[in-house]
Amino acid sequence: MRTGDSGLTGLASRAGRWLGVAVVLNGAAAAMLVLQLIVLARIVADLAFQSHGFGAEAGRAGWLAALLAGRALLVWLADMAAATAGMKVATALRADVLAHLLRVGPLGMAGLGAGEAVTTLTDGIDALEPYVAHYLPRAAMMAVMPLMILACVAGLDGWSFAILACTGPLIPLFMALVGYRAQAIMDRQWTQLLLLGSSFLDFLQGMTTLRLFGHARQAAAAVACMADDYRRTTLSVMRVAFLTSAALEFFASLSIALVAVVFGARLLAGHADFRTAFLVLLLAPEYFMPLRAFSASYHARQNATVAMRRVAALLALPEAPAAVAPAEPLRGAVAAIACADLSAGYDAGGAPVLEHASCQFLRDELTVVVGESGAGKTTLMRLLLGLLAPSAGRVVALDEGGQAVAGPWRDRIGWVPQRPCLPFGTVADILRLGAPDADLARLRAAAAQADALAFIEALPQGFDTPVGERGARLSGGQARRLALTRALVRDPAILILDEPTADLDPESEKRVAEAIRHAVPGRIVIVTTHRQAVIAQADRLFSVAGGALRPLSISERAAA
Ligand SMILES: Nc1ncnc2c1ncn2[C@@H]1O[C@H](COP(=O)(O)OP(=O)(O)OP(=O)(O)O)[C@@H](O)[C@H]1O
Repeated sequence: MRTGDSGLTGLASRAGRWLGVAVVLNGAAAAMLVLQLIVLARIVADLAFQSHGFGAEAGRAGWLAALLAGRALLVWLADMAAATAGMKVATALRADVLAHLLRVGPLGMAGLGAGEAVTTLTDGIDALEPYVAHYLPRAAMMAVMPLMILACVAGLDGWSFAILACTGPLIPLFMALVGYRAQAIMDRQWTQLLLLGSSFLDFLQGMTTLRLFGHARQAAAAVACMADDYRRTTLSVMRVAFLTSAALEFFASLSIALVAVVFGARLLAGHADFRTAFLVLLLAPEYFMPLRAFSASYHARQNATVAMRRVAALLALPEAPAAVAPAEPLRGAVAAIACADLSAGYDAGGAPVLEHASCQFLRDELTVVVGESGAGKTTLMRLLLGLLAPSAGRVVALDEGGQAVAGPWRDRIGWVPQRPCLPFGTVADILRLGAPDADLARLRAAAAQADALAFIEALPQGFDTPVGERGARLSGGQARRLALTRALVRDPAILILDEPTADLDPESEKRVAEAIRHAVPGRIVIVTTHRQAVIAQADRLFSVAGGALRPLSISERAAA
């Protein structure tokens, strides 16, 4: 997806069929309007100047009513089609961006502000709907209807044609000039909205800390100040919108008045007939009508341009390497994972976090990786998970015979991060995140293995108990055991846990460590930790220090 207007052009082609239907229906409605005005002018002229009675005009009045009803129906259908096009484009784009962000992964999204992705996915994509549903059909009508009316007027009166043909193009020209200025204000408005969204989210998340440090008032004042800036910019946007409308109305009224004055003078001099004059005066306001409608939705295009830039920025985030999954199915069971001469870091050209690391993680073993804070343990886990691409070397899954396993072996990984995210929902919902089809028996078996069954059953509604975001109703140890259960429900061949006992009291730590031990048979289990309770369970130990990965003997265990 490209940025700016090209991105918007892409949107128009996405809207496709429904937008086409809307434009065709609007075109038909415009043709009906012209016919309607011709019939009306004829009726009025005949009643006024041909001394026809109302009865004589009944047939034409019937036509007029039919045209009115037909046009109303066409306009309604066109609006429905345009709204459907807008909805479909927004839904499809939202799904595309979400799918892309899933492929980008948490590491690629780390540089985004807290609320940026959320604001773009909600308000940003919402801003594209009016662009497709209103702006595009009206832009099409702006090309069709004035030309249709101009052709009609050209056949009726040369002077009126000249006036309309000269004044009409002034309006889009003026609007483009005003729009150029409005774009800068809208860019500022969007940046302020992002800042406001992110700051408000940060404020809510850090409320406890801010209160404890006595900074809650200052933080609230800062958010209020940002909200006020946003309000001011919104008012500037509206000012520009009103200015555009006022200019449009001025030019349109001037042009219609000119047509009326020129016709009036010729009528008085007897150089024009009433029916033609009346019809041209009926047609003249309709000539400007699409411009008015277009102007009313012009800000939709500017909103959409700004929003599309944000969407394009999200779509431009590079995908995590594992996201490009091998096409073929997994063949063979994974018996080991080998890291061969692995180097990796975060900044291109910067010092690598890991250099020439080689090791093997074996099935039926609990391998523990230790190292000081910042040494690179999480980085090693990210390489195993495929969230980070190595700058050199590779990670391969091996079968019993030591041959590389083809296919998407990373699908068989169960992952418990340092700070497990437990989204809103019941305990069962959270556990089924990676295995939507898992029945209650499977959930119970996994919970028993992770030593979580007793506390889950003690909750007021057991597996159906709702727990808040990040497990608000759970203790730290319970949340971690729940995260371990969630990983086990998938019955992973490889289980990776990053600091699974951090912040836990000795009793909870012991229980989680034992639960991990129970999960080892039949699996490759890899754990990073600083804690002795887990180190004591290890079959194999590695230490990360100074970018190097080296095995530790069991006698070095106590010092680890
Ligand atoms: N997303 C990132 N972008 C840039 N640098 C990073 C990123 N994540 C980690 N680092 C850097 O890489 C180095 C290793 O970090 P890593 O998280 O792997 O250490 P760790 O051993 O897991 O530490 P801890 O025990 O504190 O979790 C650190 O210097 C850290 O600043």
